[in-house]
Amino acid sequence: MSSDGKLERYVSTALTVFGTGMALRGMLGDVLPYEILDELSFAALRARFSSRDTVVFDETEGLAPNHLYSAVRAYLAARAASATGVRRHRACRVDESSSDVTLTMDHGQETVDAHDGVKYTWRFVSHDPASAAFGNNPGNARAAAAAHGGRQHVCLRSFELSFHKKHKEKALASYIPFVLDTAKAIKDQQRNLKMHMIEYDAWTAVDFRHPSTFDTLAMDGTLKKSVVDDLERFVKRKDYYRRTGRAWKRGYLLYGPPGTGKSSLVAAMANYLKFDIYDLELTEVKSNSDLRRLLVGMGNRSILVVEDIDCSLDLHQRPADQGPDRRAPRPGFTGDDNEDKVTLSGLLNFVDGLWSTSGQERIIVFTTNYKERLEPALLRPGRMDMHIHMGYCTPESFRILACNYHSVEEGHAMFPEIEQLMEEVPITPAEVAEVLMRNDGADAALQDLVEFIKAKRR
Ligand SMILES: Nc1ncnc2c1ncn2[C@@H]1O[C@H](COP(=O)(O)OP(=O)(O)OP(=O)(O)O)[C@@H](O)[C@H]1O
Ligand SMILES: [Mg+2]
Repeated sequence: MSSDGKLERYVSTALTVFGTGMALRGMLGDVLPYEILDELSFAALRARFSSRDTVVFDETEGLAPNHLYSAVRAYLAARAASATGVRRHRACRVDESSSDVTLTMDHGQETVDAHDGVKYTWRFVSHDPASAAFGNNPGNARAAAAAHGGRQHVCLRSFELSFHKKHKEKALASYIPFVLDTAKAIKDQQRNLKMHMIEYDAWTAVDFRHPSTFDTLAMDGTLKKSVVDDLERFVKRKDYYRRTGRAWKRGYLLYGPPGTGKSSLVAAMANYLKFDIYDLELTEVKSNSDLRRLLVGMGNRSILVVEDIDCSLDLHQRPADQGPDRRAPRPGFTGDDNEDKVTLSGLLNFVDGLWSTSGQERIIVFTTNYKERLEPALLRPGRMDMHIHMGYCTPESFRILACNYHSVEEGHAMFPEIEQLMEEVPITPAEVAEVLMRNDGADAALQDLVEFIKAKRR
């Protein structure tokens, strides 16, 4: 076929599209302003002859916000600092309570991203239907707002992603999912974690800034890895939980002597997953209906923690003359199977019922110093998914602490002596941490630790 023939075909197709466009324009001219029609016909023509495909992410879907749009915005904002081509930025805040300003593109700006050998162009478009309808005169825009019953007109914003049409499959199957995953990771990273506590029968939130992470946590390496793997598996299994009709929840029972890192592990879990913590102080909950209200009021992606459950079960049997105790349960919170009283197993059933309908990922953690004191129902297989023992310091966990507090990474001449002493005298990570912290240099700290353990042995 001659190139003239090709050209003729293009021209005739162009005329058909153009002709259809004109006819449409005639029909729609009564309803839509001509400025918008011009833009539409031009976009249609451009799309018809371009070798590029475009995917549009509008800010809203009907009246609801479009989450894909905010994900793209977060993704592009994160790479704004390094992105080339964008000269004009918009400043915005990721979250109302944060003072961090992030940059995103301004109207009409473009930036090019590369992924898996393909170049993608992002363009930010904002379109004000009111000012387009009445020209670009602000007075006319005000008139437009007045014409809409005085309502402030709404700006339509979108991100347009364009790429060569031969890469459409890669864009849809690989690049866009990559952008969404990255955006999720960024948002999780930027989120300020909250710790919710019960105050006047309702949750009150404070910022949660516990420094504990799985790196700083002194515990058996294999156990640590199995906890991290379990958490990873849990968060990835949304479909599995949905398919099997189970509440998307995971339960952990942490047990061990005081000062062995149970609360630190909860904090490490929250920091790792970027989940909020809800500290359920059972003694603050008066009734089943209060408990239901509190559980329903929890946000998703959160950890419900019930600390010192042995106390909740045990101390209610204290004689009254021992006086009030922070940990003593109020009347009604006992280990008995009384129908209007809440047991821990009852709490778990309750949680199953309430959470199975929400379909959101939640974790429940019980901590105790005395596993053997717990009601057997709670220890039955399947009640709590994982029982995690936090124990006294071992050579392995001691080395982690020495590294945390004094950056002793390669070992130290005093390690063998200390590790030998630890075999003889049980010492908690909290005690080791305390001694290491009160000294400035590594040598002094380790010497102090030797003295401390020897004194304890005596
Ligand atoms: N395994 C550990 N790894 C790192 N630091 C630890 C560990 N255990 C204890 N610590 C240090 O000791 C402090 C107290 O530990 P934590 O509150 O986590 O212990 P716990 O087991 O929850 O104790 P309790 O049973 O009294 O609630 C922590 O803030 C931390 O500094
Ligand atoms: Mg604790």
